[in-house]
Amino acid sequence: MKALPPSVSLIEAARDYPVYEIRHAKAEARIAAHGAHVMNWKPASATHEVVYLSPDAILREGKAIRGGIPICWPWFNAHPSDPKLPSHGYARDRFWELREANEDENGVQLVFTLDLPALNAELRIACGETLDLTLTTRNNGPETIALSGALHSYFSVSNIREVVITGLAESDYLDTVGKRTPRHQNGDVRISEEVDRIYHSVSAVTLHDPTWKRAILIEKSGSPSTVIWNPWIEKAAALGDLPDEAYEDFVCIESAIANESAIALEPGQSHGLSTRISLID
Ligand SMILES: O=P(O)(O)OC[C@H]1O[C@@H](O)[C@H](O)[C@@H](O)[C@@H]1O
Repeated sequence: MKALPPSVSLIEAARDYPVYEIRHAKAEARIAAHGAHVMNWKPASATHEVVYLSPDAILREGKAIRGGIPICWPWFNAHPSDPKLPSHGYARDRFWELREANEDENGVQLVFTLDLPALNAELRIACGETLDLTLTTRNNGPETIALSGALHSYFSVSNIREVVITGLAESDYLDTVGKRTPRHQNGDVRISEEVDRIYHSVSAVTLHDPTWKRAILIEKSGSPSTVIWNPWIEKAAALGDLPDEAYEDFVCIESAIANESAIALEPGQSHGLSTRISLID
């Protein structure tokens, strides 16, 4: 790869842990090579962080970063048939390769890749006033592969009890807290308990935060499922890389392909999973 553009510098956020730091007129961001993981992104117009990063996140090979935008690939959550395989796939626990880095007046564009024996992932990140992520999976093997995964975005909020998520009203969802139960969403989503839901929805959603006087629009494509997750009190306390009270500070809104909606990717075929995150008035 040719030299990094002027707005991008390579830092060691921890020992042997390279992170690309972006300081551009349109946005600031940090992206770890480990997981091709967006750790922070703050467009110039934002007064608060948009993406939430746990202050206790662990930066170490083989350990997923808590917060930011983990890439769950090539499956979502528990592997459908082998519980010994890592939750959310291999992508967030490995170093990806940076293939391209460019900038223009709108921001910075980075391309990362990761190869498995029969599958290739390419993540394109365009970071400016909006943040665009496109994950393209190509099946290079001889077998059809059931592809699931997610762009598992953590969003910073003033307080979880204050926010409203619009765009999912009247959708059906699978409630995965306790016994997995199909349910229907009446009205908009508000969070006052542990939430772990797979919405069957291709729609954009908006995260309204009246205290911070802002709304975040989350658009997507190639994604039949939207996952909403907040661990709430007990599960947050059980997570070693998240402060106990931090469940109040974020909500995950994930552009996903849940295992139940896995895509049958035939040999030679590709699939694109994208999200666009922007602040709206
Ligand atoms: O702790 P992890 O592996 O990062 O997963 C966090 C959460 O990720 C969400 O996407 C899942 O729906 C939850 O079930 C899971 O607990």
